[in-house]
Amino acid sequence: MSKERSSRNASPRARARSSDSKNYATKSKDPLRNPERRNASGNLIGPVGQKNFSNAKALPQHAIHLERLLPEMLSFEQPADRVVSRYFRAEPQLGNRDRALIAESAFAILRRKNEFSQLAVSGEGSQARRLALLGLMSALSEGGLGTSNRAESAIADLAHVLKPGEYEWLVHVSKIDPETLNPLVRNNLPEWLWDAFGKYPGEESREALAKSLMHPALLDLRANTMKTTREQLLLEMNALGGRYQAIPTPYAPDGVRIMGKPALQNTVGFKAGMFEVQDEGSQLLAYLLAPKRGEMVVDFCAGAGGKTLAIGALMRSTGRLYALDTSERRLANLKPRQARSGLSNVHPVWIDSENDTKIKRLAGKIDRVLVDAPCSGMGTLRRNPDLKWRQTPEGVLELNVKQANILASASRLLKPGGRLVYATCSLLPQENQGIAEDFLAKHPEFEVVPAAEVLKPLFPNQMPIGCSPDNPWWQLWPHIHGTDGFFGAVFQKKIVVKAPKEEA
Ligand SMILES: C[S@@+](CC[C@H](N)C(=O)[O-])C[C@H]1O[C@@H](n2cnc3c(N)ncnc32)[C@H](O)[C@@H]1O
Repeated sequence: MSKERSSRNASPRARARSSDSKNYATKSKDPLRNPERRNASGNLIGPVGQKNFSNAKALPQHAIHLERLLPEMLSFEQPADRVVSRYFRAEPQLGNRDRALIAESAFAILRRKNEFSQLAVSGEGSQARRLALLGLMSALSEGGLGTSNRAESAIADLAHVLKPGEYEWLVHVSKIDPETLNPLVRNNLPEWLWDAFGKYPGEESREALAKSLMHPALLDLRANTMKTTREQLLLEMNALGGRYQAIPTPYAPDGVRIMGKPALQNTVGFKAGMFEVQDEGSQLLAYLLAPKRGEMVVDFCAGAGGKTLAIGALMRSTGRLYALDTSERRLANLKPRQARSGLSNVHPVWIDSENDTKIKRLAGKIDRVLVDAPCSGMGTLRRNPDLKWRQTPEGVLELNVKQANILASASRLLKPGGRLVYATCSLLPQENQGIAEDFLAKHPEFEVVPAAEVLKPLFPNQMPIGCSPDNPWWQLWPHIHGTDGFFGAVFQKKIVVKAPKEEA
């Protein structure tokens, strides 16, 4: 991806830290500042988890914080999660619940920017105020504006913070049928992306895809099988309390889906490395690589190691797993995760580019290479909605050059018979099958392996999820599979048997 992303699975809220507090009573004159809400020692404690807002009480301050946050966030000069984190660092008095509601409202505004901008043409007060109220209403009703009575109950929750006329305005806009809006507005996509989705997956399904991208992603965990089992993790997560429910993910064998959004980073299980937060699609990608015990494996674009740790667990901490990346910051984020995971086979290596000499030393020695390539991230818009407003067709073209170069370099690592997996979290064919087909055309020493063949052991009685009899690729869709959008292509280096020399 073009933007710096520490992990596809990290929530913006998960980076913020603060003391927790139930009340927002303040002695300060500034309604936004109340230093007494820090804990007794003055430290900021505990990460912020995603919250279930069904019992949340919006406060006047939430809208004021949003109004302050929006101009920088909507300038799109920086990734939204960075803007939000920086804002929270400057407002240390904010508690966990406040941060969660503000962040979720801000992200709701990004997810539905076209629609909210149009609705905010009516109403009183500044545009930022109107957007802030729409964001709060959306977060409190968990995404459901326009039709559901959840919007009504969200407005009721907001009523006590509204100024004269705002209540009536919110009731009015909540009753507007989205179907009466222009498709670009109701689907909240920039024109270039709406057109791209019209070509692929096609006009019939692009609206369903766009709608799925307007809701927050579900919270999935991967049980770290080095330390626990999915069944055990399910028991522990279900013991968290009645507001949350844990169920097995439908496709990934080690996945646990949490209904409701508890703060998890302070739990004993998380600290002990029992699980990682990881989208189900991301978990499945490790199975597409299908590493075996004792093998030499390279995760070429390892980042903060989301896939690396899943791959390491499949290898049962045997063999060698090199985690390469050009970003020192991301590799540094892998270190504590690796320590928690209990894996001893992971070797993080910083590289200056895909042509680093360190890579040349591994040439021809590796059994499996994953290239989780930098991409536009259009499959992750549920988590990173700012990307749809920050990415451009020109940016995608630049990424294509990078993707092809990285894949070509990574392919040199493989021994004959070795497997190379090219993957992205994009939904755009030019970053996916386009790159894969181009690679095959230029590298006759590789042949494609159908994804369905690789994933068959996981899905013995059906066509594996994301596979098709019509092509060899792997493609997950948010509107079909409920995961982030992913693409995967599997290549195998041919084994060339040299003909014996004929005797003269
Ligand atoms: C999609 S992210 C990887 C996410 C990671 N695999 C995970 O599961 O969290 C792409 C990564 O490619 C890295 N990258 C960019 N250019 C690279 C290059 N030339 N060689 C290797 N890695 C590169 C980026 O720093 C980024 O971490």
